[in-house]
Amino acid sequence: MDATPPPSPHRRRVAVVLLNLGGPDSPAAVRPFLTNLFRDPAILRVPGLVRPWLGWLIAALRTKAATANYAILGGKSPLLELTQGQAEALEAALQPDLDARCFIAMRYWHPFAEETLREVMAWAPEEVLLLPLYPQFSTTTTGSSADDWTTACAKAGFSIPTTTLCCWHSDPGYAQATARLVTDSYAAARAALPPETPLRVLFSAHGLPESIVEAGDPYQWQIERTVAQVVSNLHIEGLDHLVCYQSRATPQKWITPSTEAEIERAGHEGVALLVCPIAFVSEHSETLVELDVEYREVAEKHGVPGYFRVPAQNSDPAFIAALAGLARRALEGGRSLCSFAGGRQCPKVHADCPHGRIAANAPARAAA
Ligand SMILES: C=CC1=C(C)c2cc3[nH]c(cc4nc(cc5[nH]c(cc1n2)c(C)c5CCC(=O)O)C(CCC(=O)O)=C4C)c(C)c3C=C
Ligand SMILES: [Fe+2]
Ligand SMILES: [Fe+2]
Repeated sequence: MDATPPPSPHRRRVAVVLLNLGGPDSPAAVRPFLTNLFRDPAILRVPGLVRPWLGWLIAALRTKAATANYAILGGKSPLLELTQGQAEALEAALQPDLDARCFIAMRYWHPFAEETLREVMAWAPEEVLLLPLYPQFSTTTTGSSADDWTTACAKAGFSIPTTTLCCWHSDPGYAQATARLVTDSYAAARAALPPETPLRVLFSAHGLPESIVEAGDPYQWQIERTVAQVVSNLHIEGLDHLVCYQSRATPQKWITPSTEAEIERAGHEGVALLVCPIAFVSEHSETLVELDVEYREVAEKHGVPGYFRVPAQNSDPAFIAALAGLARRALEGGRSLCSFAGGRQCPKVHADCPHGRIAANAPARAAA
């Protein structure tokens, strides 16, 4: 009889590259971080000759206020540490069936794509999965980070089968994990308020200049899909809720309503607020300072009868399980895909959004 054991199933050696924005790691890093951000053509859409100067100027003008914000957080952004926590938890969740290692590539501060790429190359994976930590696709975030990664690969002459998960705004696991966090905070807020005080949930997303949405960015549409999916998982009858946008950073017209205007309105109406950050999956300056400090002050000033906040997902186990499911399905699909409705392509026509472009840029998967 042949005593040879059956060959063990091959565990794919996958480098999962988590894409995120990054944040300054010291007070001295605030200005160069902002300069990198405002010099990104995806963010500052002005002619190439003007951009370096204008980007430098906007960053210089913003440095003082931004440094004061990061000072509240101990002089730095917590984003890298929190993303490292997510990377460790996701790596553990993927281990049983994949030889996966999670890497982090930040767009505007260390570790930059080219630094991460060196680590990825040294680990010698069979394939790469680009997993943005932005549930909704925007050319300013996922698009910019994916382009940055592609450029770093081209510069290094690194070509490997690569899967890009472009967006996961309606992923059921993500919606359920988020709804759980909202449910807990809603119950705590309700318990803290007199029974007659009405409570409204503000789903607060990072804003965008209106011109970027008009140019075809699917971000706002996807934010609305996410909120609909989360709300349907809450099972709170007659829930008073709406979507609003925070963090306006340029003088252009940004999408509305603004979170600040909605807080003011709630004050006039005598409605308490539970604010849920909806475009971020970890805490950072715009949740810990803008929502928790600045907007709380706005709420107090306008007499909002109660102001509460839903925590970001960070390494919440249900959220990490959702990310692991997304990663597995993306790898099974074997090419760029949207998570909408379980892997079908985003119903937003691809002529209107750049997902097709990312798919075209991704190196072809080697034949199995
Ligand atoms: C034109 C400016 C900006 C656009 C467009 C923009 C889009 C955008 N950003 C996020 C998520 C994050 N933004 C963060 C910081 C940040 N963003 C901008 C400007 C634009 N963002 C600035 C100037 C800054 C720096 C902070 C400040 O000066 O206010 C961060 C990280 C912050 C940290 O603490 O680490 C995140 C995350 C999304 C989702 C988005 C568009 C969809
Ligand atoms: Fe931003
Ligand atoms: Fe998509």
